[in-house]
Amino acid sequence: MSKKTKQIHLAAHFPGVNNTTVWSDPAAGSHIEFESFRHFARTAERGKFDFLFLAEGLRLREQRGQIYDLDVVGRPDTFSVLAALAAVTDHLGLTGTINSTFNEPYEVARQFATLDHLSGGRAAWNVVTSWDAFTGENFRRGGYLRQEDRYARAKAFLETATELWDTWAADDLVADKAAGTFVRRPDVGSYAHRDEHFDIAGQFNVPRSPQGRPVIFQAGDSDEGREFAAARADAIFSRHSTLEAGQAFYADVKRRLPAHGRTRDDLLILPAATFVLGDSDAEARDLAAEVRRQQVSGATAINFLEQLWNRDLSAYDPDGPLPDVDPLPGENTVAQGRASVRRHEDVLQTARDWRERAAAGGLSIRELIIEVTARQSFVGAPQTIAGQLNDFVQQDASDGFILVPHLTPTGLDSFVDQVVPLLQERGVFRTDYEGGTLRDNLGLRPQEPAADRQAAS
Ligand SMILES: Cc1cc2nc3c(=O)[nH]c(=O)nc-3n(C[C@H](O)[C@H](O)[C@H](O)COP(=O)(O)O)c2cc1C
Repeated sequence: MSKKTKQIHLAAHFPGVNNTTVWSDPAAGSHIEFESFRHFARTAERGKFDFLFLAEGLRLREQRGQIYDLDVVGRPDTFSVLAALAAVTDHLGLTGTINSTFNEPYEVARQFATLDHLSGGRAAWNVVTSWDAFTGENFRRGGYLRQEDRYARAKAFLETATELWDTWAADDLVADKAAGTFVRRPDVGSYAHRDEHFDIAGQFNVPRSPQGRPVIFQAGDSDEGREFAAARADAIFSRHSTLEAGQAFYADVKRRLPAHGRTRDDLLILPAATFVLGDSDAEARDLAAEVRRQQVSGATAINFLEQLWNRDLSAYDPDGPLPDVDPLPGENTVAQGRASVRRHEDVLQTARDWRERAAAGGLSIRELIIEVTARQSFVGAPQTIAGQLNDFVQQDASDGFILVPHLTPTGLDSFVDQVVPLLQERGVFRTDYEGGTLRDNLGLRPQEPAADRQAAS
């Protein structure tokens, strides 16, 4: 039986989280002004994208104790931006990265239920689990969560928030003018939740929203992160954007679903991906090389090296050879506030690999970092990129992509103008929004209140 052709899901990641974003380009705009967010969101909606994605960092990143300002520094609050974008878009999903460590379930449940009401059912939550004391210093409980507890808390957090959302049934709000009753039952919203992380009780005060609860994303990469997603997320935001790595991740995560009573279609795999478009493949390759040089300045190259070497390398020439000293293993003390962690890495082996690569290619520090931190997923003429994107999805390396342009806010324009029509012609991408909510547009099953809570309501 021939395999069914999959539809591609596309999202637009507002740039600004790391050096993928070239903020110093003359064509780059503001990362603060609402007009940038509005232009970017409306371009994504014009392109019939599934959703817009906002990453979030709760503390400014530092390198050797100084604010790291080679990347974009600072950004408005996620919920405030998404709520404002709800007013200037009609179909685009609105996905916010909100931390399950440095927040409380009652607040986050209210904020997402509110966003879902304001947007008519387009809210989504990317659940992230940072734990570090560095970020924790911005909150009253600085650094209280151990790394190994990050998912236990995230699980309890999401379960508690889900309980809160489910305390209202869709028909609880009656507003019966003749009878003078506003709600169907006096105990609407009542809940009591106690576990090792949360001990709260009361009445949740936001009526059930159009989706019932936001679409849930997860962006973890560890075994625990994948299990968390397989058990309870609707989509996983991955960093595996090459064909082989994407297929391995896809197979691994989809394989985990049946154990949680879920089918392959219950969880979408959406890797972050970048693109560089040109009139020809050769022109795109030249443009891509220039973008990489803009993304990796000499200072950026030294900073990347310090994150692995765990040493101050500011005395080294980025156009010179790698340091002759070895990295310092152990907890990263140079770079603070980065979501990517080093625990997966044998830093001494990585340094050996990098030395071999630099020697073989005669690469300077900057040239090596440009190579080893390459994030350019798709480079070519529009036809080439459309073909590559489609191949990835049809060969089960992903169910679509969260695209991260390198320019704000106009970086998505050329993709929407030149690549989207080609995907539509191939019949693998929508020509118009088909559903009323984000969950519908993602092809996900509707969410009903948990059976036990439904019986109680
Ligand atoms: C593609 C991707 C995007 C992420 N974006 C963020 C983010 O915006 N903010 C954040 O605090 N963590 C972010 N993270 C970090 C993860 O959510 C998580 O905290 C970290 O990967 C640890 O999870 P793990 O141990 O399961 O890999 C991201 C991770 C991935 C893979």
